[in-house]
Amino acid sequence: MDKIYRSGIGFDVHKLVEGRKCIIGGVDIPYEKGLLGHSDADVLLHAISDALLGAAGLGDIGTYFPDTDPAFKGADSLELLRKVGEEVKKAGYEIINIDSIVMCERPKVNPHKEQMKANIARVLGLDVKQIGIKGTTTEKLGFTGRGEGIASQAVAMVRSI
Ligand SMILES: Nc1ccn([C@@H]2O[C@H](COP(=O)(O)O)[C@@H](O)[C@H]2O)c(=O)n1
Ligand SMILES: C[C@@]1(CO)OP(=O)(O)OP(=O)(O)OC[C@H]1O
Repeated sequence: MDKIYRSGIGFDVHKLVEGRKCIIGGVDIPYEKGLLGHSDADVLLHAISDALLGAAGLGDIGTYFPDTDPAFKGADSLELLRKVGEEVKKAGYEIINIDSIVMCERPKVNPHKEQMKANIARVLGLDVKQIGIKGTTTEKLGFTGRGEGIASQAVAMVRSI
């Protein structure tokens, strides 16, 4: 039977505040502020999770892990992403590739990219070559430019098994 190819898109934003860890792509990045959220607030993994769920026609991250459920308070988003990968497989799809972008002036993403890719590849059972991560500033414009929060966007492509 012919394979079905589908793409998905994800976007997320978390606020930067004092007294929280700055976890992005499963890496605890040393930074003066951290990301606020019900979970560990890993903005990149949330965008990737939504892209994968969208590609597989499964809805969104909040449907699977409601931010009103105490079970997900402080949750490790790598573990949430692992579950997303399992749902994608259960729905009959394999992941072809993921591409993503993290938008902030600081912290710099480049020094941590390889570790982020390794983390994502591990929980999804992928090769690191199937994962793209880019950092960009927004040229000091908007809430990301003022350092009030970090935004992330991701796309994913899946193929029927
Ligand atoms: N948080 C970030 C932002 C940017 N980078 C790297 O710097 C390059 C230039 O960024 P511009 O927004 O000025 O185009 C970008 O291509 C990344 O390589 C980063 O690592 N982390
Ligand atoms: C990850 C979840 C888990 O409750 O919570 P948050 O850390 O608040 O993240 P967000 O991207 O705002 O919402 C998705 C939720 O599923």
